[in-house]
Amino acid sequence: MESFFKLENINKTFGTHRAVYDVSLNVNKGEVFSLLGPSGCGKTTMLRVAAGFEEPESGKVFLDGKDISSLPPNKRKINTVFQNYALFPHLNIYDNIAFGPRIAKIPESEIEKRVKNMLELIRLEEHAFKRPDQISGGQKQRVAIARALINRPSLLLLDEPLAALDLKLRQHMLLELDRIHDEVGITFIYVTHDQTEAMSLSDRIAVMNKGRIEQIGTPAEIYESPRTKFVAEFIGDTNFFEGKVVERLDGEYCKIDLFGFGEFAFFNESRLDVGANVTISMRPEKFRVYMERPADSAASGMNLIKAKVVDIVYQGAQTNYWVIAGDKRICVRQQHNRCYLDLRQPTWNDEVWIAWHKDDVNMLAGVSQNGES
Ligand SMILES: Nc1ncnc2c1ncn2[C@@H]1O[C@H](COP(=O)(O)OP(=O)(O)OP(=O)(O)O)[C@@H](O)[C@H]1O
Repeated sequence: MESFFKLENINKTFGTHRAVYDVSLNVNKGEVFSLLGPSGCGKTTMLRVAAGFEEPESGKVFLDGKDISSLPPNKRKINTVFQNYALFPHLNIYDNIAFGPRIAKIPESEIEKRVKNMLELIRLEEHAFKRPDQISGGQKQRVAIARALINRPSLLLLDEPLAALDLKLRQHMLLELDRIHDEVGITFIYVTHDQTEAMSLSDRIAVMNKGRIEQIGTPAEIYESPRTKFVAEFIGDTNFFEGKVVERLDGEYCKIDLFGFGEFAFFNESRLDVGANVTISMRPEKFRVYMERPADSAASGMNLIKAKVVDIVYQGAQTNYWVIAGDKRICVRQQHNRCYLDLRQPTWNDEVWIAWHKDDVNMLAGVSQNGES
């Protein structure tokens, strides 16, 4: 499928600082595509290149099959929603939303229809004649979105649109954004440093680090199969283990000497060769804590190691147990629900067994035979 929006080999330097290194990406029509990464990784620069506010040293921008690299922002059919809303304080909500079409000299009767549609879409019909300082942060952000959408862009860029809102409002606005996207069906590129936002909203995510894209995938692919240590750590929590493949087993399994713990069977889709060094990423919730050694663990595909509880952090819906196994500190997460009635809750200094299923691991790519990434 030909992609709807495409960045091709974009490079951008500010002074001596290289902000974006040869980045290419393809966004499909109608998709919510997120650029996710820590502060300073180049997300906003990419968005500004897409919108035409920033000129890259090299690289091209395509929209709907056309090379738009040399078009100014107002000729690109792309609109941007910023974190700080950028509403006109002296205009009421109606006039804020009507601003773009009025500049474009669209007849007032048509503008009225479009503004009404927008007010309905953002569910602020009753607030049309209030000024921005008379509505809440979440409502202001909805106005900013309506103000961008009324211009009927082919692509909407959203730069940390929820960053100024508190947690509850952010959660609510995520649902609103999802609904608005479903209703208007246009393509969104969403910039955020917040993994939860990106995971909840996106069809696909590009994880950025230091001006480069480390991985592009669906939220589940990024979470379950991170390809690098950076991605594994940036998206959620994880534990890393080092080891070496000592035997190829039947199917897609191999036996790995997990340094400090002994040999275990692991799922190994990429069929690494014997002798290959590996880094394994294991999410805390993939483990389960047992007070007694569980019977038949091997038969049910479980691997077990003995550990001692050294720290317990209660977080409401779940508890994080920090355990020491060998000389390694491992985070193990247990959800709270009554299905685990058989289990006595571990406490400090308890000797426990931690178990994981041999399929519940992720081997990180980019680790060579001699262990160098
Ligand atoms: N106009 C500029 N002049 C000089 N350096 C800049 C300029 N714009 C961005 N940079 C630098 O380029 C790098 C990437 O910045 P960018 O704003 O794209 O990152 P970001 O991932 O969006 O970060 P944040 O989430 O903090 O906005 C940063 O190191 C930043 O300091």
